[in-house]
Amino acid sequence: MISAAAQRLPFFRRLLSSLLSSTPSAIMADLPTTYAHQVPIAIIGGTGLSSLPSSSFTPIALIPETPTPWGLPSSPISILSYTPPTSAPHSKPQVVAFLARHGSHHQYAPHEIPNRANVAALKKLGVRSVVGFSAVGSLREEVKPRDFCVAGGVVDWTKGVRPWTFFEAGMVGHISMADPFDKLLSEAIYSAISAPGVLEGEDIKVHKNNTVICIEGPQFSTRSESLLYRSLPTTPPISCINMSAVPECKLFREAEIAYALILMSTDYDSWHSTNEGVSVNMVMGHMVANGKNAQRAVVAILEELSRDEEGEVVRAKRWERESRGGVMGLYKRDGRGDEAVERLRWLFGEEWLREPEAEGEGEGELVTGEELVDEKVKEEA
Ligand SMILES: CSC[C@H]1O[C@H](OP(=O)(O)O)[C@H](O)[C@@H]1O
Ligand SMILES: Nc1ncnc2[nH]cnc12
Repeated sequence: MISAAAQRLPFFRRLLSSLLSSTPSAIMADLPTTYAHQVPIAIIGGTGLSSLPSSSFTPIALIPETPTPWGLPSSPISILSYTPPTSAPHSKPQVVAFLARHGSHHQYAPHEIPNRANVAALKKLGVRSVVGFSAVGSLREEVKPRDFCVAGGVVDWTKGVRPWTFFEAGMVGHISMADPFDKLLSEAIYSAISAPGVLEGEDIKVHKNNTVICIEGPQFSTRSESLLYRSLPTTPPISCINMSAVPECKLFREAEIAYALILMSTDYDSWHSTNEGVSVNMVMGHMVANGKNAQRAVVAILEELSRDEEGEVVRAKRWERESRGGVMGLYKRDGRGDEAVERLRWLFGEEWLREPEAEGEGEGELVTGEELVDEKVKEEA
């Protein structure tokens, strides 16, 4: 006797694989594999958002998984052009990069995602602002399945098994992480997706400044854990749960790129008195609806960002060279790991590693710790 749940499985498998695979390779096969210009905006698609709609986006290049010092990114990066409809005369055409977080075939579990390679590959394309999408459980009654939230804070509940920093191995850095989501970008996104008519569906709400807790996964939380997370005294209280916000948000901050995260609610996790505990089957219907709304959200966001005449929001000058100040002894030779220096040079470029003031002439060579000490002693003498 086969249970009803087992009979439904092939259907769910088919639905899942069609939802999780990116744009068919036949469509992409003839595209150029390089793109000569900088691409300031990128979208990271998660569960439910595996591609951008061909009705609004035209693929112009498909960059294969390019090696970075941290390995290969999760998926090829699609470069697409967005042409606004004639009904939006103020909007300008834009080019955007798209990366599938879990891979083109959803082959990477949350703890296997090559986050550092993803961030590095996007930075190399000139990306300055990233909007991530993530399927989340809701830990609050008022965040209903299919509601969208713009993340405002994060609690890192991962278990330390994911590589989570660019600053290590002789290039130690401690980067401020109080507010890992970029405020300007998050505000622009909220204003875009909360406008009437952008998201479809009865009684859909867009929330903002939500705190998300990121667990290790890939299992969902136990009921006891779900109740514990709800009771943690953060401000605002934790309202969403996922498995991918960390280290993605932290690495973008380290890489000096503005990052915002849209949380798409699919379930009430395992705390809610009316459910038997979250499962993939339970989230499926909501995921399909959320995926369609995510595509509408991307269009609305690009239209909103095209109003950014000065480029203040998108170009994110505010983060440029922010991480340098957090690196301990950036200019010392002693104790530096050569490989680590090379990796950071790949990520940030030559200029980033120079210290213009110390040389006075702007030559910007790396100096030894001893030289710095000598200078200090001379000054004080
Ligand atoms: C299939 S539900 C669990 C899965 O969905 C979320 O993925 P993403 O953040 O990439 O949309 C969540 O973080 C888990 O990885
Ligand atoms: N309940 C949940 N826990 C963690 N990640 C999720 N993604 C979607 N629902 C989730």
